[in-house]
Amino acid sequence: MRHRVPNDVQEEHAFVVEAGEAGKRLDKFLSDRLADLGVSRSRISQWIRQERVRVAGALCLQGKTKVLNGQKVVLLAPSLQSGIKPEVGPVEVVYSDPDVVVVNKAAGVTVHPGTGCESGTLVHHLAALYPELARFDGERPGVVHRLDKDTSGLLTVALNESARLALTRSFARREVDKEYLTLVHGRPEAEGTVDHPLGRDPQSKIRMAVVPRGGKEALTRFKRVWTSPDGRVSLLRVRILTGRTHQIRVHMAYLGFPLVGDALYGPQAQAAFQRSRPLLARLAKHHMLHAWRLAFPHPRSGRMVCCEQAMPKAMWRLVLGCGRRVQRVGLTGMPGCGKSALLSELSDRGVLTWSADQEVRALYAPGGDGADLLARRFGDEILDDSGGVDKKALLARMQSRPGLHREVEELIHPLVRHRLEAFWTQTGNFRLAVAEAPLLFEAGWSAAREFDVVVGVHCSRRVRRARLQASRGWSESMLSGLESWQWTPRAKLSRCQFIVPNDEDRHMLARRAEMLMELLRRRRLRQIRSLWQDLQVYRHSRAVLDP
Ligand SMILES: CC(C)(COP(=O)(O)OP(=O)(O)OC[C@H]1O[C@@H](n2cnc3c(N)ncnc32)[C@H](O)[C@@H]1O)[C@@H](O)C(=O)NCCC(=O)NCCS
Ligand SMILES: Nc1ncnc2c1ncn2[C@@H]1O[C@H](COP(=O)(O)OP(=O)(O)OP(=O)(O)O)[C@@H](O)[C@H]1O
Repeated sequence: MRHRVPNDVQEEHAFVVEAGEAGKRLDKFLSDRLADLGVSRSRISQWIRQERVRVAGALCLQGKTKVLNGQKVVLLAPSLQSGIKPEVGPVEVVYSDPDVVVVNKAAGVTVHPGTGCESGTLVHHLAALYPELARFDGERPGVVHRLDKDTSGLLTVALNESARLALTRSFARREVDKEYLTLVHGRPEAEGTVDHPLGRDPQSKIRMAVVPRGGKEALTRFKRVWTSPDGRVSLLRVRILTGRTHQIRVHMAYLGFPLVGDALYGPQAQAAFQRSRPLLARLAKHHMLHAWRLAFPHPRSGRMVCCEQAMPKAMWRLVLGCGRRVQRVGLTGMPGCGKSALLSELSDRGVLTWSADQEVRALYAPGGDGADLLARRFGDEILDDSGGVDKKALLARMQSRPGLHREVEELIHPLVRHRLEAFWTQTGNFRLAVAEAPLLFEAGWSAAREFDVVVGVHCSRRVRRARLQASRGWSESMLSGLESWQWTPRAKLSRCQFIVPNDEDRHMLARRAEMLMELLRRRRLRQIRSLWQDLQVYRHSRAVLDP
C-alpha cells in the first residue's frame, strides 16, 4: 500500500533514537528534538495525525507510541517559515531575551497584516530583527495581544512557540498587568469603573457602542491623575479587565469624556478643542492612548518582567500646553490705595490688564447694558442728556437710601463678571493678566475659579484720604461712605497672596510693580515645575526583571 504524503511538505527532519531516549512517547521525543525550533507538542500531535511521521519506515498515527533504541524517526513537516516577509523598519525594543521581546509601538503603526495592510507592519519589521519569528506560521508571528493602530505603547511578542503558549495563557488568566495612560476631554471623577457591554454600533459600520442587548461584557477602571487648570483636559490611568475592540474609547465617550484626538467617538469635543486651542489640537492627530505599563510572568522562568514606557512626546507636549495658561491675577484694595496706579505701571511693562471700574464706565455709556438696566429699575431720571448713566445722581441715590447700593451691585456685578470671563478667554499668548476689581471679595469673585493669585494694594488711610482729596476732591464723608460699603482693609488683605505697600512715591510704586512681576513669574515657574514633578513617573521608561 502506498502512503499518502501531504502535498505541502517542505522540510524533512530525520532523527535516530538514542539509548537514553528509548521508551519515550513519540510526540514527546519529537517535541524534545524540535524544542530549539519552538514547535509545540500540540503542533507535533497534529502532524502525527496528518500522517507526516514515520517510525522505522512505517507511518505512525499515535503520539503515545513508544520509540525504541536505534529506530529512525522521519518527520515531513510543513515549512516552518511564516508568511511574513521581513522588512527593515523602525522598531523600539524595550526588553528582549531569547523567548520574548517587548517593543514600544508608535501610534499609527499597524501590529500585523490584515485587510488593506499587507506590508510595513510591526511584525514585518520585527521579523527583520528576529529571524526566529519566521518559524511561526500565519501572519501574526509571536503576537499574543494587540494594540490598535493609533494606540502607542508596550507590546509583547513571543519569539518561540512555547513562549507564545505560555504568554497566551498568562493573558487568559489575567496574570498580565497592563495599564494605559489617556488624555480625555473634561474632568471625570477622581476614579471610576465602567461596566457596560459593548457591541457593534447599530448606526455605524466602523463604530462600537454600549449596547443594551447582545453586547459582550466589558469592564474598564480609571483613575484621574491630573486635570488642566481650565478643567478642559484630564490625564487618566486606565486598566481594562476585558479586551473589547475600542473599549477605552467607547467607555470614556459613553461617560461624556471622549479621548482627546478621537474624532470617531468624540467628534464634537474634538471640534470644540480645535476651535479653542488650534495649535494644541494639531498635536492630537490621533487619539491620545498609550499602553505605558506592562508586567507579565516570564514565559520560561515565571519571574515578572515589568516595563514602563514614557508617554509619547506629542502627548506630553499636549499636557504641558493644556497645563500652561495665562496666570490670572486679581488686584484689590481700599478706595484710593493705588490699584489703578499699580495697574498702569504693570500695563507699561507689557502686562495685559483689565479694570472693573473701566468696564462699569463702558456699561454706563449711552446704549450700554448697565445704563439700560438701571434706567429700567430707576427710571430715565438716572440718565444724563446723552443717555448714559448720570453717576453723580446715581451715587446721590445710593447714599440717600440705605441698601440701595446693594441693589445697584446686584444688577451691575453680573454684567461686570461676564466681561471678566470674556477677558480671560482673550488673553492670547500672554503669560500674565491682571484684573483690578475694588469689590473683588465683596462680589464673591475670590474663588480659585476666577483667579490664580489675588494681590492687595495697601496704604495708610491718612495717605489715601489726602490723595483722594487732591485728585478727586473727595471729602471725608464721601470716602467713609464708600468705605462703609466695602470690607475692612484687614479682611481684604488677609485673603490676598501678595501685598504691595503704596505709602511712598510713584517711583517706589514702579519698583514694587517690577518686584511683583518677578514674584509672579517665580510662582508660575514653580507651578510648571510641580506639574513636571507630579507627572515625572509617566515621562521615564524602564524595563526590569523582578528577582
Ligand atoms: C458709585 C459710582 C456711581 C461712582 O462712579 P464714579 O465714576 O464716580 O467712580 P468709579 O466707578 O471710578 O469708582 C471709584 C471707586 O469707588 C468705589 N466704589 C464704586 N462702587 C462702589 C460700591 N458699590 N461699593 C463700594 N465702593 C464702591 C471703588 O473703590 C471704586 O474704585 C459707580 O462706581 C457705581 O455705579 N458703582 C456701582 C457698581 C460697582 O459696584 N462698581 C465697582 C466695581 S465692580
Ligand atoms: N505712590 C503714589 N504716589 C503718589 N500718588 C499716588 C500713588 N499711588 C496712587 N497715587 C494717586 O492717588 C490717587 C488714587 O490712586 P488710584 O486711583 O490708583 O487708587 P485706586 O485704588 O484705584 O482708587 P479707587 O478704588 O477709588 O478707584 C490717584 O490720583 C493716583 O495718581
